[in-house]
Amino acid sequence: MSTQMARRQFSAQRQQALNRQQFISRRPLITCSTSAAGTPSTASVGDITSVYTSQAYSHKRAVGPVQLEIVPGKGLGWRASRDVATGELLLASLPLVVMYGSPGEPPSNDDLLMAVRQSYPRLTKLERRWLGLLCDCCATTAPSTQHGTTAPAAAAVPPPAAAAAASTAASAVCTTEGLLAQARALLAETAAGVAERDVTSSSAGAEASGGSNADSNPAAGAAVDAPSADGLAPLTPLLPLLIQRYSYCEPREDPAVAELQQLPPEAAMSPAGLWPEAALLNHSCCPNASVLLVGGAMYVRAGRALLQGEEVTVSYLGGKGLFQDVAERRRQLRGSHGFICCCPRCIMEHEHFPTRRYPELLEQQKQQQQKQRTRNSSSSNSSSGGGGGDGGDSNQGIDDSLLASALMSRRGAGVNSTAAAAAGGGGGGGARAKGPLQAVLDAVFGPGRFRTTGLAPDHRVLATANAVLAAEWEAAAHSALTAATAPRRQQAELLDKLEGALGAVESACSYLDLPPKGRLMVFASVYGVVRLTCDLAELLAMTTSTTSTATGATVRGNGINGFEARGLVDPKSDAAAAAAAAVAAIGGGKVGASMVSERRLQLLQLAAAVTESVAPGSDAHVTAAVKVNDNKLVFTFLP
Ligand SMILES: C[S@@+](CC[C@H](N)C(=O)[O-])C[C@H]1O[C@@H](n2cnc3c(N)ncnc32)[C@H](O)[C@@H]1O
Repeated sequence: MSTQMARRQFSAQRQQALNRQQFISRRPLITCSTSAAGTPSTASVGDITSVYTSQAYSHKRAVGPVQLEIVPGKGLGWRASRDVATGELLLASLPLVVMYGSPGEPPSNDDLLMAVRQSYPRLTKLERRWLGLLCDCCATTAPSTQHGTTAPAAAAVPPPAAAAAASTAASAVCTTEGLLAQARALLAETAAGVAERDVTSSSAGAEASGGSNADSNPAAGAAVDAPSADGLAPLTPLLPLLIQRYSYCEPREDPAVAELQQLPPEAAMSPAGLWPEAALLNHSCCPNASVLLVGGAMYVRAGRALLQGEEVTVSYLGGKGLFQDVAERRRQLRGSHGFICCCPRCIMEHEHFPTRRYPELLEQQKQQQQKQRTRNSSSSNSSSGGGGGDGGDSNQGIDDSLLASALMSRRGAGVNSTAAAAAGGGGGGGARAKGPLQAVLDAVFGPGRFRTTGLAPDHRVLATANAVLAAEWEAAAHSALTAATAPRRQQAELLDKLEGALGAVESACSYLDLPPKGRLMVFASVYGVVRLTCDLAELLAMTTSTTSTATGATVRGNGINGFEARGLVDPKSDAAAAAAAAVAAIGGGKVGASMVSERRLQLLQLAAAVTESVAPGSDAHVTAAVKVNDNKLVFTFLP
């Protein structure tokens, strides 16, 4: 890239930073409420400027109100050691290695691998032990040896390519308890200031003094302790996995923060690196903490209020990753990090929307079922009564017994027995296993009244909504927004369709009896629909004058109008009161306009609540919060 281009790029970035700085200093961060004992109370976090420029960013390691523990199914992880308020600093981590790419293009894993090799001689003893520990973690918790896995998903992951090498390379037999002890020892030493800088002046050989890495903890970094001409050599086979698993990169550091911190411009250029303490944070698709890189240091803050003992989680998915459905999120995480996510949101969606399961899992389940069937049929000689037919689970390998068990547990145990009774009544096909969903329908509505082919329509809702959004609506929105003729009509039509899709999602949630938080997470999975609806409603509200009664009525009569009634938004909350006030102010008494405005505010509120539930601390979250705040709405955290 030419110097001139680079300079132009930088000045554009700088301008953006300045704009954002202005933006930042004017705006409140997030006005949030906690719901202690069910009573919402509003607690302002402060403004963004003070958060970003806070004294806390002094580029020193720090461990806040969190402690490292074993998290079942995930290895190590951080938990809150006391109740934590939104915005509190949880971790400040300095990198073992950090490097910068060009804007939007962080260095690759290979680049990082090279950087680790090159900078190893300059690491302190403590830093080398961290590296050794992370290697041991890789070897110990590589999928093939992963222990304590509560989530079926994690166990089903085939090992990433590097893992095989990793497990053979790890001669040290570590347990998760052992790793925890090592990590805690390292943290304690850091805190006690034991870690004085010990830059090895000469290269590798100097540290062959085996004890160097083992002084205070004989178990720590076993591989690093091995006498070797190059202390790194024993770790080498594990490094690719280590990088895949523990490195963090960003398309670019926040230029506004860099500016505020008076950092050199490179500080805002797509960093990638290894931050040891933060590397032990686990992922969630509804994270509760957010990561901020400032001048190479990583700061982790609580994105919402945390309860003591709650696991601190961040999102490994960049950009809009959190606003995709479970299949897509899992596919991405599997590709980038080699694991199948088993966070509460994935489990919830996995349970309730079986078509969105990770395809490999479906395949596995299918095989298991197949085996089970073969076993059954060979043991109960020829009682099957004829192959397949319309029995529940023949479609696309969907295991609807999982769905059924969810439904059964939700609809009460009684259903089970009624269903069993109903199963016999449908006409003489023998003891053919009826799809459990069919059994539920029979039990609820009477035998044979409604037939399923084993696939509930709600299974399809997320998939359809996202597919249609991607394929048609984005384009339709573009054309509606740029149309030379009758743009309003096109917009209104599109809005109708979007409302219909949101209505379908909402009824699927109602059908599945999802609790409010579950609903918000499902809406997050079709956030594109929510956002587009919101934008269009907003646009229509802006362009709607006194004559828009018809549009207002359409909007009002459709879809999800009435989220409050369904429990998504607390009708008694400050938000509802503020919404009413804002509606009165904006609507100006004109029925149509007021309806559109009301709808627009409802949608805004929904968008904010959705981002609140899955992405606190993200850009989307701040934007939604700011918009909602602009409309004098205070949105509340759900319990
Ligand atoms: C950056 S490490 C986090 C620390 C890790 N728990 C450890 O003990 O080393 C990422 C690894 O943690 C596990 N992990 C993190 N989040 C997870 C999640 N939501 N579901 C399943 N496994 C997860 C996976 O094994 C993943 O490769």
